[in-house]
Amino acid sequence: MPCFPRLFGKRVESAGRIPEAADEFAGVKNIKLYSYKELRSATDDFCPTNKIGEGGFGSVYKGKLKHGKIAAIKVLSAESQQGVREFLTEIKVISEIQHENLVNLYGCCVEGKHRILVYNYLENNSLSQTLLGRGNCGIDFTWQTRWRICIGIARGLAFLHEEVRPHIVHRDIKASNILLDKDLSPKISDFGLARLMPPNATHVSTRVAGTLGYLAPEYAIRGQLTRKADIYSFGVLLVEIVSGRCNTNMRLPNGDKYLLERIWEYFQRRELIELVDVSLEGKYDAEEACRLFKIGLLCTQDAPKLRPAMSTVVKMLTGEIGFDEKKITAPGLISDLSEVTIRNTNTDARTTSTDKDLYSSSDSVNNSTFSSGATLTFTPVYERSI
Ligand SMILES: Nc1ncnc2c1ncn2[C@@H]1O[C@H](COP(=O)(O)OP(=O)(O)OP(=O)(O)O)[C@@H](O)[C@H]1O
Repeated sequence: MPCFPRLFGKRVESAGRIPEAADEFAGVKNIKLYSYKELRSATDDFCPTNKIGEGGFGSVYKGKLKHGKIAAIKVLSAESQQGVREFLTEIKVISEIQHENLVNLYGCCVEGKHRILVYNYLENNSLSQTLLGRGNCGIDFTWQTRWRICIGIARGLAFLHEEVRPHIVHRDIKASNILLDKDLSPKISDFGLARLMPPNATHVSTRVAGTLGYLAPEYAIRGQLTRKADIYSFGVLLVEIVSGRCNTNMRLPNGDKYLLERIWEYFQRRELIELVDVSLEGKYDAEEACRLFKIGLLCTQDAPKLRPAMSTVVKMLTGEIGFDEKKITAPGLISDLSEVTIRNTNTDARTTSTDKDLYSSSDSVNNSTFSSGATLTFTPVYERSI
């Protein structure tokens, strides 16, 4: 199944035959079906004032269901061919599992051309729009809150990776896919790109999907998917949460643009403390903050086998087990490549751009600031051309 990377929030998708949604839906069990009429009435006929977000998939509305339950109602946009696949993947993956750190899918609507997902409504938006967003979101992300968010995400991922059978690789762990409930407890969302790992498989070869900046190099370059790719993305997210900034910020001077590079540099100089979010005004446990940065580095090491399993990460975060920081090796960085090649499927023209160009395509402090309308149509053929 072709799935494609998002370049700093821009979704990349292929042209190609789309399977009949109805055929694939036949195998799905345990899912509540909502009528289009009910969802229309829940959202006041999808009134723009009820719109709470827009993603690559389509628009998201806040709605009140029949019995008064508040829901987030995600409407697949008619043009999104890739969305049909993601819609089915999301249902297949998440309807079978429940965990306090995963978003809860109430049900869906498949009626005529309508494809809609219905989730529990999460009051405090995503990490990208709050902690990493521009301006004041009104939430006080204290050190304790950040620490709890990190542990919650780690537990959710450990559950997907190690408790669910077959294991699930999320493939798109990033700040905009971490939603916060009213108590700021994190919920991993957006399972549209998730993959079930066949038992005993060492890796699955797949076309690349995800968001550059969070993509593990071995996966971005060779398409070799294992749980370690999620662990890499988690590591990036972890350092973003502690430093309060996005992994890439092209507005900063050279040398400051890429967070992971900075963390590695400051780690070697034993000055990690300098990178803790200044908005905490010094109100944090310095030893703990540096430990979290180091765990972020452990998770993003270039060699996948050196990255710890998520259940180990949970224990490291809580301080239940220690680690030898002398053994931490350099992070894998896609910016190590001097060039990355992308092939445009529609024209089959080949565009070669430097990684700098790719990063620049963001020109944004926040990955999530891209409008989802900015859909690109590239096949993710990343080739080392050095
Ligand atoms: N369950 C939910 N509760 C509250 N708000 C939600 C919920 N799900 C999504 N949203 C809001 O809708 C926005 C869009 O979500 P969506 O998952 O469609 O896209 P995204 O993850 O931001 O982007 P992309 O699809 O490109 O990854 C989110 O950023 C969030 O603000």
